[in-house]
Amino acid sequence: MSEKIVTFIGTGSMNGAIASGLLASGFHAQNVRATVHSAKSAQELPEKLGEEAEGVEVFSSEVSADANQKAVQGAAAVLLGVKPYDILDVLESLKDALDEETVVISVAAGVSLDSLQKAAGKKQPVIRCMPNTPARVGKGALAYSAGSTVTAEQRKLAEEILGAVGMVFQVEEEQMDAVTALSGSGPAYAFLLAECMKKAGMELGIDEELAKNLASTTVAGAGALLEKDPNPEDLRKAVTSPGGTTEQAIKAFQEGGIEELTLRAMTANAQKSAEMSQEYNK
Ligand SMILES: NC(=O)C1=CN([C@@H]2O[C@H](COP(=O)(O)OP(=O)(O)OC[C@H]3O[C@@H](n4cnc5c(N)ncnc54)[C@H](O)[C@@H]3O)[C@@H](O)[C@H]2O)C=CC1
Ligand SMILES: O=C(O)[C@@H]1CCC=N1
Repeated sequence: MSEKIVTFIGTGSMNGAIASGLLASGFHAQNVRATVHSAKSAQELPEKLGEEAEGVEVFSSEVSADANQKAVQGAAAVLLGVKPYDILDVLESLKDALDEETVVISVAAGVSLDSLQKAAGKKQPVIRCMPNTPARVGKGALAYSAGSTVTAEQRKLAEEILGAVGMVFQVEEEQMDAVTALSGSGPAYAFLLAECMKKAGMELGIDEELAKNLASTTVAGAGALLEKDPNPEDLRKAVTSPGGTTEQAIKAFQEGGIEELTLRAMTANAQKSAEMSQEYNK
């Protein structure tokens, strides 16, 4: 895999996280190309991708109208990371520049395999993926569905690229809205919890810097434990001494409706993903 060229089209928050994770995993920068829109973003990108990014070829679509077409030439895999409302136009504009063997991986929420396939041409191998930003540190959760023209070898390549930045799960496409609500957006929920814990700590008299560090270290530490033992209920129980302090907080969370609230939040997310499918798909 390391000799193959991987191109990132639209290297912002999500594709940038995958590119950084891939480079940090040892993938050679010389085999990575990345495009962004503005000249300014292009200038800033290498630093954002981290110290392993030296040698990555960066293109700006503002500077050169055919930047994306140039960047995909000869690539084994192309990861599309522009916004959902742009992705089909961008993909259509790449149609003539892509090799027929090039695996196209979209990370856009709410854009179906069918639409991607139509935009890319009916023979192009196309994959729909829902990653998440912990890919930046090799701890992503990446779910994907493959189009009907993807060969076993192309699927293997896609799994190698995605697997370099986290855990890869193959799913039925009909599960993608729910997957988006769970793992795609999920890091934001954990960060929101850390934000709320920080604010509450300050209300209880802890100064801001210490509250920020305690909240962040606690959520990160809990994540590290979950990585070793993916059973959140058991881990929660191990903190909760009968008659102790945690019990009081958990009771307040449960009485406040945390389960129903989480379901409501994730249902709204999945509905938005389904609405985007109606809105953007051609
Ligand atoms: N941010 C996240 O946590 C996740 C995002 N996604 C998906 O990733 C995609 C991108 O989202 P973000 O990274 O958050 O957005 P972003 O705004 O950070 O990144 C978009 C990038 O595309 C570039 N761009 C725009 N038009 C371009 C063009 N014509 N040619 C080349 N580059 C172009 C921009 O310069 C920017 O770098 C979306 O489709 C979203 O649904 C999926 C999972 C998680
Ligand atoms: O908020 C969004 O639409 C994207 C998709 C999943 C995470 N971020």
